[in-house]
Amino acid sequence: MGGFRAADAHVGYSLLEYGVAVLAIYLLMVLIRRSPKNLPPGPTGLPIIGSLHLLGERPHEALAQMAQKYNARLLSLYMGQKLCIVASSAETAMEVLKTQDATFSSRPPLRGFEVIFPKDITFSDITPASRQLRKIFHSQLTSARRIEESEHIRTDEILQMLRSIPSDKVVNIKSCLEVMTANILTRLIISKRFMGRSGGELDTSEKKELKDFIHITEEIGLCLGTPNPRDVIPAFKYIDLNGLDRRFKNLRSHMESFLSKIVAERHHRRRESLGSMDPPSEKDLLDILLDQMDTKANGQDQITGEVVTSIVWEAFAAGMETSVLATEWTMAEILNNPKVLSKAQAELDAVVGRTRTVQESDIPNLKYLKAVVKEAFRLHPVIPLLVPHQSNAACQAFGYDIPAETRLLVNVWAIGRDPAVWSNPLHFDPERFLGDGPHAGTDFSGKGFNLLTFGAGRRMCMGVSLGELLVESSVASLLHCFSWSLPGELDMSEGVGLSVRKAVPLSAIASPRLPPHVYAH
Ligand code: HEM
Repeated sequence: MGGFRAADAHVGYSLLEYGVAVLAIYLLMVLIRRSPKNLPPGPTGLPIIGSLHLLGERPHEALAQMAQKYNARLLSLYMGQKLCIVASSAETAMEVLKTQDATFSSRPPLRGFEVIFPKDITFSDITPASRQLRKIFHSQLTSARRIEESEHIRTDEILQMLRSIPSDKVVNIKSCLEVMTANILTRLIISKRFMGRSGGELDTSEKKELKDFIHITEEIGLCLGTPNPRDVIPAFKYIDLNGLDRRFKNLRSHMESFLSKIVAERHHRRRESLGSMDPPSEKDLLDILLDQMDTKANGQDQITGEVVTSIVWEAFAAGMETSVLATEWTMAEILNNPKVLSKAQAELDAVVGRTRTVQESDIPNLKYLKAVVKEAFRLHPVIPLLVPHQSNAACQAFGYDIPAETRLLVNVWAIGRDPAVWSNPLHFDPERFLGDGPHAGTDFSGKGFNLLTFGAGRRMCMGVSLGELLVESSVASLLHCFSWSLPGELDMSEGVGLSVRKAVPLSAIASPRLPPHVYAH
C-alpha cells in the first residue's frame, strides 16, 4: 500500500513537472511568435490573452482611444493569440478596403458563424459556390429591379405601422419598427406576413410566432457580438468556457424549427403546382433556393437544406437589426434636435403636402431628410468595426509587414468622429452634407472612405440600397404623420456589445398632424 502511494506521489510529481514544462514551452512560443516584427504600433499585451482585457464593453471606443494613444491610424494588437490590425482613419481604410481589397476580403473562421450560419454569404470566403449564392441573394432581394417590384410591400407595412401608433400616448418606437421590418423582410423572403392581410389584431399564436422571430434575430446579433475566447485562444477550442457554444447550437436549432414548417408547406405546394394548369405564382428567395436544391450540382457545390436555412436567416438577420437600430438612432437624434425636426417636417410639407402619405418616389426630393440620415449614420454606425475581415496573404501596408491570416477591423465609428475630417465632429449637423457644405458629395458608396456605415469594397454590405431606403422611408413617414414630443430627458448613451444599440430604447409621444382620411388609405 505504502509502496503504491510512493509510486503515486512520484507520478504526481512527474505530471506536475511535465505540466510546468509544457506551460513554459507554450508561453515561450507565444512570446517568440510575438517577438517584434515590423508591425504597426500598438499595445504589447499579456501572454495568452494579448490585449483582450483592454477592449472593455465598447471595443470601438477602446480601440479609438488606443489609436490616439499610439498615434496609430493603423494599429496592431493581439486579441488572445490572434494578430489583429485596426484601420482608424479614412486613409488606412482606403488602403485595406480598396488598394488591398482582394488581400483583405477573407473572413476569419469564428465558431459562432460556423454553428449559426454554416456555408452562408457573409462569413464565407468569396468562392465560386458562394458567388452563385450571392447572385441569387442579390437578384431576389437587393437588386434595383427587385427593390422596385417590392415597393408595394414596404408602403403597405409602413402604413400598417403608422396606423398602429396610438395618439398622445408613450410609444416604444423600436418595437413598432421591429414589427414593420419583420413583416417587410418575411414578405420579401418567404412571402409570409405575421398578420392577416386585413391588418387585424394578431391572435395569440401569431403573437408568439412574431415574438419568436424577433427574439431569434436579436439573439443572432447578441451571440455573434459576444467575444468568444475559443476564437482567439486555441487552447480553449474544446472548452465551452462561457456557455456560448451551447447558446449557438440552441439558436441554430430554433432557426431550423422556425423554418421547417414553412419549407415543408412550400415543398407540398411545389409538388401540387407541378400538375396544375394555374399560372405559377411569383417566386421569392426561398423558392429560388429550393429550385437550386433540386437542380443537379453541375460541378458546383449542391445547395443543401442546411444552406437554405443559413441564407434565409442570414437575409433576415442582416436586414432586421441593422435597419431597426439605424432608424431608431436617426429618430433619436431628430427628437433630440428640435430645429432639425421642424426643418425636416417643413421639407416634408413642401414636397409631399398634407393630403397623402410619403411615397418612395418622394425620397430623392427630400434632400434635407437624406442629409439627416447620413449625419445619424456618421455618428451611430450600427456595425462600428464592420464584420471582421482577414488577410489571405502576407502584404505590406504603410511600410509595415502584415502576415497572412491577420484579422482586420475597420473602426468606422472612429472615422465618423475624426476631427481631421469632420469639423465639430460630435455636433449633429446635417447641413455638412448639403449645398456648399464640406461633405456635400458624400454618399454611402464608400468612395470617400469617411462614411463607411455599409463598409466598402468587395465585402461591402449587399443591402445598401434596401437598407438606406428602409431607414429613409420609415423616418420620413414617422415625421410626416406625427408631431413628436419626449416624455422626459432623452438618454443617448450606447449599450454594450459589438453592435451600436441605444442603451435605453427610444420612447416618444405621437400626435397625428395629417387629416384622418390620410391614415385610412
Ligand atoms: C441600415 C441598414 C444596414 C446597415 C447599416 C448594414 C451594414 C452592413 C455592414 C457594415 C456590413 C459589413 C461590411 C464589411 O464587413 O466590410 C454588412 C454586410 C452585409 N449586409 Fe448589410 N447593412 C444594412 C442592411 C442590410 C440589408 C437590408 C441587407 C439584405 C437584406 C443586408 C445584407 C448584407 C450582407 C449579405 C452582407 C455581407 C456582405 C459580404 O460579406 O460580402 N444588409 N452590412
